[in-house]
Amino acid sequence: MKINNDKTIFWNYDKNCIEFVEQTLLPVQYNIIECDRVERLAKAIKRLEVRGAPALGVAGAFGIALSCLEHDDCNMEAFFKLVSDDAKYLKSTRPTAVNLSWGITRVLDKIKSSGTLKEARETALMEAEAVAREDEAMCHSIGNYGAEYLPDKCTVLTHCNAGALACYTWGTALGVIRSAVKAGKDVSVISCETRPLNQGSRLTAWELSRDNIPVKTITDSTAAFLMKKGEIDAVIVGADRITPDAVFNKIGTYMHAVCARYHNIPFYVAAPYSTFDATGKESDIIIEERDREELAFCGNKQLMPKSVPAINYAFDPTPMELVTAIFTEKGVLKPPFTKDFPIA
Ligand SMILES: CSC[C@@H](O)[C@@H](O)C(=O)COP(=O)(O)O
Repeated sequence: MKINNDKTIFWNYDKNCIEFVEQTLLPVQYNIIECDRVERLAKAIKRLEVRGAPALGVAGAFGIALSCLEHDDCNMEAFFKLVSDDAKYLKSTRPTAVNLSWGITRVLDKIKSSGTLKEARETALMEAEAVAREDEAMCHSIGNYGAEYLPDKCTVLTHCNAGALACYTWGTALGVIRSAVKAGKDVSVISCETRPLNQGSRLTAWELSRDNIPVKTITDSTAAFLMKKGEIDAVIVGADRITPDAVFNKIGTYMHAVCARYHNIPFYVAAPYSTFDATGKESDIIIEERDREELAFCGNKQLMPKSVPAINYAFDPTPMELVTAIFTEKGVLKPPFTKDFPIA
């Protein structure tokens, strides 16, 4: 498998389009997709070809740059209307991950005062690049803060993929692990497979094994037993949205947090300020529900009787009282988290 880039999503200046790693094909195939239409980007986000909160922020930002290129042959008023329609459409593709709408709004706000199409296009692309570069710096900073919290030798359990593939590069939860390893710590990882789309067994295991960081995959339901056996020293996960009362992350995260508390294991969250939603409330947040087919089939193999419906939530909220600390790019937040709640 030839890997020619360590970035998950980036702008191709020769072809004036977005390129991204197609994550549904991993770990079997590593393909980079060229995307020059907003419609294609929306499909990629819905299908999880591009996924993970910070990567969605970058995708949304570049999506507006793409939208600015798509619309010409119109006056500025019509142009802004078309771009903000695209923005609304892109935001609707995944409602829970706040970074997507954050990245889109940031670029949209920046182009508002542009007087010409050319100015709007250049501004949009510059701002989207800034979002991407800042994401890289933030991940390294989160990693450095979080690494301090890991013992010199430890086993960390993680859920889903909060790695380089979920960001521009490096990762949040996996960024902490990478930074700890870089600092000389001996870290092994237990990667929960993360049913139904297996971001843990497909993506986290792939990323870490490429970096020669010891990783083993378990079924999600094995986590509590390993905790009971004393084989997990800490849990670290990423987040899709953090409100003052809950951390929203991949379905199953809540279960790990409850089990970690029962077994006295620290439960850490690693996320940038762009994932915080200071005005949100757990009960008001829309939890994305996905197709029955994701549960009912594994490839072509049918796993459920045709007549049985599925409940397929993509995320769950973990109450703040179960969170030991949150690693951000500006430092480590500890309970009570409502004090100085971050605003992006
Ligand atoms: C740094 S990524 C944090 C989260 O986005 C990640 O843990 C997660 O839940 C991703 O879900 P996904 O549905 O694969 O986009």
